[in-house]
Parts: sequence; structure tokens; C-alpha cells
Amino acid sequence: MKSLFSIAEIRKIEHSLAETLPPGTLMQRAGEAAASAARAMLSGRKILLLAGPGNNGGDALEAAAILAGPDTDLDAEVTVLHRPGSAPPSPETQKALARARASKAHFVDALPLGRDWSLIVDGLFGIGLARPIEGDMRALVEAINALGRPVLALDVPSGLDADTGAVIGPDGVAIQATRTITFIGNKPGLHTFEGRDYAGQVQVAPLGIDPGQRPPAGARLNEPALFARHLAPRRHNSHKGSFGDVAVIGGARGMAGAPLLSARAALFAGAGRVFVAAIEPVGAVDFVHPEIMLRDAQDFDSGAATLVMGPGMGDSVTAMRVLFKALEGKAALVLDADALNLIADSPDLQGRLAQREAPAIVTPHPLEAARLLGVTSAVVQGDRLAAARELASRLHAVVVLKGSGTVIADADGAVAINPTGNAGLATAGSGDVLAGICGSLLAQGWEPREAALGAVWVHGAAADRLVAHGSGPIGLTAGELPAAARAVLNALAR
Ligand SMILES: NC(=O)C1=CN([C@@H]2O[C@H](COP(=O)(O)OP(=O)(O)OC[C@H]3O[C@@H](n4cnc5c(N)ncnc54)[C@H](O)[C@@H]3O)[C@@H](O)[C@H]2O)[C@@H](O)CC1
Ligand SMILES: [K+]
Repeated sequence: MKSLFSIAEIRKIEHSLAETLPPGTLMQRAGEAAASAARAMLSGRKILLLAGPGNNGGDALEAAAILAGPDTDLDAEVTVLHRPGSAPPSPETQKALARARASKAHFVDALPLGRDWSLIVDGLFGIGLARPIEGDMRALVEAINALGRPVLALDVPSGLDADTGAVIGPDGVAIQATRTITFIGNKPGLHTFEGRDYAGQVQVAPLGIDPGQRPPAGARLNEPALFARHLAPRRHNSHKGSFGDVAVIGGARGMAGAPLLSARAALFAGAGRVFVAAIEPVGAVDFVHPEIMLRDAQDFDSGAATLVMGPGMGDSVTAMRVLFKALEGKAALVLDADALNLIADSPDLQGRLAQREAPAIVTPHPLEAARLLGVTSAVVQGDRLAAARELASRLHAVVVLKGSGTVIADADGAVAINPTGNAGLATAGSGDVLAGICGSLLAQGWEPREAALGAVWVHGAAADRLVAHGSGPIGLTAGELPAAARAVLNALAR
């Protein structure tokens, strides 16, 4: 299981380990792990280590002591920029400082001129950063980022909140890392919101701690193991009725594309039969995918179909009426886009959704989530995990909070962050495709939480596959996603 530990959870683990391990052990191990990660990244001879006032700085000093120590076979010039604080450092950091001072590392007080560093190691701040980086430190972070050299961040890129993935601000700065080696356990903030951009590739150094020794984490990374039980090979003796019906309800005037994209995605993700029930008639047939059956939402009997509501649905009286009817009924629901905005405007509809027994997945982007919660999107983005958890508990639904590092939360408080996907998904219609895949997996009998995890993973992996083949991120179109998602699903099923 790919656990994600909050800062509070990591601190707890540290405290319980401190009772059994000799003092300084964890910092020594962190320094060793950092030194080998630095060696693996190094192409050249000049290493600059930044050591801040706390134990994160201690890790960097330990690494410097190893890289420039008497036992090293590394032919490199090691420079340490040490920025002590006003308070005395911890005993283990003092020891690390003494070891680094006794090594061949060259200590400096200010960033030396020149930009030819082969590698910069960021040990300014870790999980102890308590306020925005300001003054001299801010100038240092900006200068390091401006150098554009490879950066290895220790534990967390300095300036980033390891819980939320937000740069600690307002108007904060953070180190832009190429790679982050994070200690004891992985952390949510490295994988969502701004985290993916600042942390780069993330590597976990458990510091010799057996995963079994750690208490369960409050969050995890999404991975196929979380939904793979639904990917059993299909039986030969199956028919279209075996794979469920999906009806996409949406398509106000001028918005016919949204439900069609959703319906295509549902089809390519394996639903048996797919309908579009349009608010405004979209025509008699989808000539690209004649398999999709086009109906009029006003008099459509959805039977036992899973309903995907919202793509291009608008806020007309008809839209409101079909939404109301769906919330009254027993169908499994995926609620997206305009359906979410209508629900956000109506406490009555919110109450009805929360009280339903049938499965529901809601797929807001941050602004839609903000409207549903009655806050700003900055508040949602400031703590995406908390926002998704809160919404899931209020609406009694599985919540898919979209954005870099999509967060999937259910009403029981379980939360996962999705690692697949890329900036190519920031394109019109990509959310419609995601909603269609969610509906398709629900219709095929997946449990709601697993349908959401599976859909988000596959949707992101489809975009990654398109990028790997040169069809993005620039110019990736939502219409290309369904076929790529099909390929991903079949590869997983094999
Ligand atoms: N405690 C442990 O057992 C271990 C800790 N480790 C390292 O220790 C780190 C946590 O250490 P700390 O708790 O000392 O915290 P940090 O090293 O992250 O930073 C805290 C220090 O920075 C100062 N500070 C906080 N915000 C500031 C700001 N905006 N501007 C200027 N100064 C600021 C604080 O006064 C304190 O001196 C982890 O991220 C990890 O790298 C590792 O060595 C593994 C073991
Ligand atoms: K750091």
C-alpha cells in the first residue's frame, strides 16, 4: 500500500522511534540516504548543499559530512551554505555540523557567484516550516530557482506544505526541485496542488523503518491494486446486458459535444449500452459513434441505467426537472459540471443527495467544490484533502476533486491522491470524459469508491499514454482520451 503520512503522523512515528533508537540515528540515516540520492543524480563535480536552521539542515550537514568525508571516493567539490537560526540547533544537528566542519566540505555564508553547480541539495526547511519564507531566505530561494540547476530536495522542497501541497504564503516561495527524497514515509503535499510541480520525482527513504512498524496513514496514493479486483477477464458467455447501461444527461443548446464526449468515454470504458438523453435535441444519430443512442431528456425512461448528469446540461427549468427526478430515483449517479452548480444553489437538492441510498460519485473541479462548500476556490486549493473529505461527508457521496493530484474521498473519510495524468488534461471536455468513465465502471458493477479510483487512474494514464506517443501535453484533445483509456483498461485487465 502506498501510504501518505501527514506531518502530525510523521512526528508521531519519530517520537515513538526516538524511544528505541540511539539519539541522532534517524538523522544519520537521512544523511546517508540523501548522500546516495545526490550521488545518483550527480553529473559533474560541484555540489552545493543548503543547510537551514533546523533538523532539515542537519540532514544536509550529515550528507555533506559523508560526501566530503574521509571515507568518500567521490571526486567532487562540496560546498555548504549554512544558515543557522537564532535558536541553538538540536543536539543531533550540532553533531552533524561538527562532522561536516571536520570534513573537506567548504563552508560559505552567502550564495557564491557562478551558476555551474552540478547539483544543489536543498536542506533549508522540512516539515518544521512554520511561516512563509521571508527576507534573506526568500532571496536565497529565488536565487536558487533562477539558477535552473538540478535540485535534490530533502524531505520536502523548502517552502512547500507537506500536508497540502500549497506553497506556504500568502505570496510565498518554495524551492523548485528536480527530485525529492522524503524520509520515513511519503507525504500528501508532494502529490497534489502545487506539490507535483515543486517536488519533481519523489523517492521515499524509509530510514530502516519497517512499513509494518508505522501506524496506518490517513491517506494513500491511488494505484491499480486499489481497484484491480474489478478487472477480471470477461467471460465468453457474456452479452451487452452484462456490462450495464449508462445514460448521459446533458447537452443544453450549443453544448451537445459535452454529453457526446461523456457517452463515448462510457462506451470505450466498456459499458454495454450507452444513451445520451439531451436537454435540447442533438439530432438523430452520432455519426462518429452510431452505437450511442440519442434520446430526449424530457421523456426519457432511464430504466436501470447509471446516470451521468451534468455535461453541458445548463441551468434551464428542464435541467432542474431532470436533476430533481434523478435525485428522487434509485439510479446510481455521477454528478458533474452543471448538475453540481444546480445542487450548490439549492440546499434542498443537497439534502436530497445526502439522504439517497444509491451510489453517487461527484466530480467537482475546485471552483465547483468551492460553490458546494460555500467557500472560495483558494480555500479549497489551500487544503484539497480536507475539502474533499468535508464534501464527501456532507453529500454522502464519493468525491473526486479534480486538479493536479486529483483527490478521491469517500464519506467514511478514506482519501487517496491520484498520481497519473499531466497538464494535457487541462483542456475542454476532459472532465466530461472522466465523468463518462466513472459512470461506465459504476454501470459495470464496480463499487463507487473503486469506480472513482479506477476512473481517475485510467483517465490520467490515458493522458500519459497520449503524451508518451507525442499527442500532448500541447494540443491533447478530450476526444482522444476515450480510445487511450480503453487501451489502458485492457492493459490493466491483462
Ligand atoms: N525529528 C526527527 O527525528 C527527524 C527529522 N528529520 C528532518 O528534520 C526535519 C524537521 O526538522 P525541524 O522540526 O527541525 O524543522 P525544519 O528543519 O523543517 O525547520 C525548523 C526550523 O526552521 C525555523 N523556521 C520555521 N519556519 C521558518 C521561516 N519561515 N523562516 C525562518 N525560519 C523558520 C524554525 O524556527 C526551526 O529552527 C524533517 O523535515 C527532516 O528533514 C530527519 O532527520 C529524520 C528524523
Ligand atoms: K528541504
